[in-house]
Amino acid sequence: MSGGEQKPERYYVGVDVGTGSVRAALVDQSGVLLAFADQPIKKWEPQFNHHEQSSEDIWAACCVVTKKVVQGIDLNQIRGLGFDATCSLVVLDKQFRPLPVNHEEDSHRNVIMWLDHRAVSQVNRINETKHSVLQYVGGVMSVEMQAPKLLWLKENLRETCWDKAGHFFDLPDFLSWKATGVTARSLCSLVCKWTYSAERGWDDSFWKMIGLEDFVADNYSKIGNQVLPPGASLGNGLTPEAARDLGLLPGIAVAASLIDAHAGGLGVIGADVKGHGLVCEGQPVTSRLAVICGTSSCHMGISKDPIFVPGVWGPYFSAMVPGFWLNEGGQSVTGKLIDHMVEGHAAFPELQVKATARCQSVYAYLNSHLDLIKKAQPVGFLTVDLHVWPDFHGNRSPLADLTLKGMVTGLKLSQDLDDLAILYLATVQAIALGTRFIIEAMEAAGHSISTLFLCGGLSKNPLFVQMHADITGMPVVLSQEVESVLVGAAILGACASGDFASVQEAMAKMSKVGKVVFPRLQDKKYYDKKYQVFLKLVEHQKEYLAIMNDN
Ligand SMILES: Nc1ncnc2c1ncn2[C@@H]1O[C@H](COP(=O)(O)OP(=O)(O)O)[C@@H](O)[C@H]1O
Ligand SMILES: O=C(CO)[C@H](O)[C@H](O)COP(=O)(O)O
Repeated sequence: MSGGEQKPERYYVGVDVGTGSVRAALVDQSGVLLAFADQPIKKWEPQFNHHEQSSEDIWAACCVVTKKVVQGIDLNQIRGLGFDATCSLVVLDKQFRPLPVNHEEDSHRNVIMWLDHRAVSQVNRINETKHSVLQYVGGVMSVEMQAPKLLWLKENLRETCWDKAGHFFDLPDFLSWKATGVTARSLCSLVCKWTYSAERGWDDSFWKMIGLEDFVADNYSKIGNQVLPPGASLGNGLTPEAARDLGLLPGIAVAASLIDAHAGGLGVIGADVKGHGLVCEGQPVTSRLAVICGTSSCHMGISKDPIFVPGVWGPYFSAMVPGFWLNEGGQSVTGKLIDHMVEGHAAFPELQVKATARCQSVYAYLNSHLDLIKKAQPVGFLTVDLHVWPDFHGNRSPLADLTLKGMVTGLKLSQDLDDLAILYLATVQAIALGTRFIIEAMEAAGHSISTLFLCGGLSKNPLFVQMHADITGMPVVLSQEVESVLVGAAILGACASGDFASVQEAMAKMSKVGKVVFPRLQDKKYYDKKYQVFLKLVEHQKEYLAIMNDN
């Protein structure tokens, strides 16, 4: 720097809308988080399998957290803003006002959440078409994608919602529209959840075949006919109105968004791994699997050429890392399942009291309780006769079967804290066994994976991380910044600002390896047996169903 002049630091704001809360971070050019804030968001479950949110409530939470993280900062130093969010469906009318997605006609609830399973009949009919677009979602469309939900709205809320609708947004695209007034969609959302192809665009025949020819007739204006790669700069940047809402300066660059899991992938997958003793150091980036573990877990693997993995979403071109194909495996409830098992147990009130007395989270308390009750053997061996099949909300991958249910075998009459701790352990193990099942399906189809990169709320749980290492037999890399999804969102803002020439360059500079957890290979035999039982559980579940359905 000439004359000892210091170039002012450049900052980016990342905003991550998860299922349960909105988070924001102020991030510098090397990917360090300087400020973090979070805020819960509202959720409604008006009936079983219907999950709704409010886009106004979500935007208000984005404003609260963004204002918090930029407090005390010279706003001129903030160069770019990036959003990521869950892949929920936002419905607005022609004047961009919220429309109800429910029979109660509550227009405040205008978001059908990603985990909503109301459109089962619609998705079954879509899958019966065997249309060629289905090849790009693992062969079977998920009820969690947008086409079945749109069809549900047309068939169930024709007058109150469908006929009045002007705009259907994936939540990440709603946020970038709200910030800039630009209705262009991100390639990520459209490719991953709406059947758009990066190479061929929309397929008219698909929409006509499933009964949503309306979109073809108006040239896809309601679902997006301008598509931009994630990280591309939108319009003239932040509008004056949005700048006021967010506490930022108008005109700063705003990026085309990403779905949350994909932002997590960007935040971790490109890190320089030199010096950590990892086998992936000498391997291409395609040997890395990013696993984003929050309410759900998403398994993001990339490849140079398209790989078709039955039951695993994709291959999607350029939907996460530009120029690479993406396969996305997933478990629809993981964090939510652990919470469900723990909070539903008779010993939960006692756990809460004891954890609070020690100023610990219930999970930290359970982890230390497991250490206390283990005998001479490792903690993981406490589940020798307790096994869980984790599909309490259907199986996303690799079976792509939404009818599957959860299973627990090995229950006893006791309901004390020991019993709760072991059930919690068995649930965590079941989720890790599910990851192994997904990895095996991806490898059988052509992926070659050697290292896991974990992020999301569950990666803060050391037991969850160690179980993923032990059960998959692979090292698990955690990022220096525990909030790696926010680093991914900030990478988008950094790209939109023009400070980096490419997403790859920003990834390499902004994502950093923190801790590495290696598998305890001496325990492999035990986990191989647990995996054998795990596979039997689903086999047996199918047999039970066949028996019960046999007339
Ligand atoms: N410190 C922690 N220890 C254990 N589990 C945690 C911790 N923090 C968050 N979690 C779990 O992570 C899950 C939520 O992850 P998060 O990434 O915040 O979800 P989302 O992005 O879906 O809102 C919850 O199930 C929660 O219990
Ligand atoms: O489908 C997904 C990504 O493609 C995610 O499961 C969904 O976006 C929810 O994410 P999270 O569990 O982090 O809230």
